[in-house]
Amino acid sequence: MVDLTPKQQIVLATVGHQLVTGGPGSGKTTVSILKAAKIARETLKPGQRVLFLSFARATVSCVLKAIDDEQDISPADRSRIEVDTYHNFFWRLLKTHGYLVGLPRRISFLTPPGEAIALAAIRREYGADKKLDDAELAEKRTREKAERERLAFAEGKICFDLFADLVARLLEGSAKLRALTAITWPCIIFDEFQDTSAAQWRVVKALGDRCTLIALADPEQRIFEFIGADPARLDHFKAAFAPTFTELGSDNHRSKDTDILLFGNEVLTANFSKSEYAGIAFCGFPSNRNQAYAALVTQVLQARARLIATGRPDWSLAILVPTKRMMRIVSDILREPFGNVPAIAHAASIDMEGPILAADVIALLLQQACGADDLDQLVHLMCQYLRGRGGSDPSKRDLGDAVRLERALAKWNQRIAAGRAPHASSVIQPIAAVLYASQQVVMLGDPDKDWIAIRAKLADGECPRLRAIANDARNVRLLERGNMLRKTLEQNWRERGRYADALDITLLDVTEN
Ligand SMILES: Nc1ncnc2c1ncn2[C@@H]1O[C@H](COP(=O)(O)OP(=O)(O)OP(=O)(O)O)[C@@H](O)[C@H]1O
Repeated sequence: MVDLTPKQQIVLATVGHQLVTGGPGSGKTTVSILKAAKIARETLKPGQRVLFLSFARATVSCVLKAIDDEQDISPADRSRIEVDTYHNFFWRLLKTHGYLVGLPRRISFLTPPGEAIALAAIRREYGADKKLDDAELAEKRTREKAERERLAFAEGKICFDLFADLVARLLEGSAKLRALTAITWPCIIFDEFQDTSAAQWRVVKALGDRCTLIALADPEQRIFEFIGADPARLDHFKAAFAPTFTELGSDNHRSKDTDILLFGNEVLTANFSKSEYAGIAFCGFPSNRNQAYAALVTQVLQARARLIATGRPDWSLAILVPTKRMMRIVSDILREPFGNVPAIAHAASIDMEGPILAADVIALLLQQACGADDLDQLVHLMCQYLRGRGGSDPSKRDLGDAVRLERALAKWNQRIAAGRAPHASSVIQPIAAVLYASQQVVMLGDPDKDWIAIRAKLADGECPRLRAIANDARNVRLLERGNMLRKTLEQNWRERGRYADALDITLLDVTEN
């Protein structure tokens, strides 16, 4: 075990509500999991657990790993520390108790692309946020909220944005549920507490009625202010719970004896106090594209080699780029570096709506169902793509395009039903041509190749929207979903002799991630 600092020891020894603050690497997580283990060992009754909540799945994995690596935590204590994301914990409560606030018994999660599609009509009426005055923006938000509520209560489709609010209503309205929660989790640790939104804070307050709360926070690292994290949140916590307050301050055990933290903070303010920083190296790139990318690959490989040589299993290497386009270029280069350099494994973080919805279109065409409603389904998915690809800020043009496509399809179908040929100038013509071309593709049973063959038909066709979809679908691999998707499609091919369920597989893959 690390030698805990005197302040960390205070955290370990303190009973009751606590607020622990400190900068990056000051040891908040370390001491909190040791505290969790101590509680598990000394105070929990059979069946009870300590709950550790964090915002991101990546953090959950890191915390689980830190618990595994901590020699001083016995397997028995380990099994009584539960680590989860705020969202997943809220979802679990909603699934089991949501009916108490009037939700249907069966509820499902509405994915962000699904939410974008559902709210597209309202968003279309108002246009982009930046063009609205305060009153219009407030009205738009109120209508979006009302639609989310309607989807939740009438259709049982719950989107992320409602999770915390619904759980707050649940817990505030039921003393029994608060008691039940406290019986299961008598102590709850909140990571990154500075980032809790107003609704999440209501949940925390309700839980604190019966549970012991430990809030970990770095006031300097508030990153969710734009969605409601309040600078005064720590004061709210102090006022509500009078916790023991421990400041671990700027101790930095992670990158001791370096200026990395100082440099990071100064990058954010663009205000540099030194010409040299311990632990930081600068390297200029030639302005010529190819040389610049070659230099990037060389630097990445060298940095990776240095990290591997440290023997630490938990290293990571971040590459920051200024634009999405650049991210794809860099990702492409790392996948296929120059010469004989093998691919460099990496993950890119991109907005997911466009690629996910584009993947649905490709999946539909992979099915080669050759049914009567193929064209209707294809146009429907194209409209979903247009409505959802802009996320919470869809462009007017996309939304208008979706309506035009739907109208054109209706006309197309009317003419066919009346035994007449569709108009030669209909926007549906090039879509029908791509559909036909995709049905002629001879599938090989290799999802990678077949996927690319279908994507090429979209890219080569005359429909600009399908070309955009082909382009966005190139980003699917950046979502780190490629492997799972490929395996399931392979299995589908083996079992059915074709990709009969490609669309369901793609939809499921996206929902589960
Ligand atoms: N008292 C200590 N002495 C030496 N190393 C420590 C001490 N406390 C923590 N560490 C180590 O410092 C590193 C960072 O600690 P930890 O992850 O707990 O910090 P943190 O405050 O949670 O950071 P962040 O807010 O960035 O997640 C870990 O590798 C941990 O093992």
